Amino acid sequence: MGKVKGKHRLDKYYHLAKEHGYRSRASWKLVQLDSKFKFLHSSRAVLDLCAAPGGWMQVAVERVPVGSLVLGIDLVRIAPLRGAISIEQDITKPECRVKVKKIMGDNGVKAFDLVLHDGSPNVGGAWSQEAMSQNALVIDAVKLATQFLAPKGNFVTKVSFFPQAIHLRIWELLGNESVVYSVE
Ligand SMILES: C[S@@+](CC[C@H](N)C(=O)[O-])C[C@H]1O[C@@H](n2cnc3c(N)ncnc32)[C@H](O)[C@@H]1O
Repeated sequence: MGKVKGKHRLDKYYHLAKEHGYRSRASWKLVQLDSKFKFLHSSRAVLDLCAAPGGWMQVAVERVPVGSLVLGIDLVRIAPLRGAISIEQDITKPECRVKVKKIMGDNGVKAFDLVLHDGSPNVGGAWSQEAMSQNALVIDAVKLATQFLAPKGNFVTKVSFFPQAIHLRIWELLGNESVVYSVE
């Protein structure tokens, strides 16, 4: 597992992820969400936005039907993972959409059943700046999801700041069937 900074360093999710051989502590968030909402077992095509080092991709590969497409995208390289494809791209850029379309075509996929997003912009600086950048990235991810999601598909995102406010915007873009759920 990669380096974990600050207060998360030795918490139970760090240890659980390590025990299961997951690449990130964040993997446990997806395990919790999928155990509650059960969206992975029926997803034949999964797009994981901001996916490095690949912990959510590992959970997805374990739980989707055999032969499904799991595609992870990040600004930084994701080490190869059996059963998944990864690309180095900025999810906010049009070139990223072009690449995704190409991979969909190559794999005979018309739309994704599930789009995941766990992005954290590397901005640093003031708390307010971090909150704004994080939420801007969520909106970029939702917009990308609207382009690639199948009808009735699922979109799962991390929202670290002002979840109610961002939820309203997600409702506008994706419809009001979405739910807000908190994990530690
Ligand atoms: C918390 S990590 C994701 C952890 C991942 N879900 C896992 O379980 O391994 C956040 C990621 O967001 C990525 N990121 C931030 N901005 C991005 C962007 N514009 N395009 C693609 N990836 C981005 C970062 O490079 C970082 O790897």
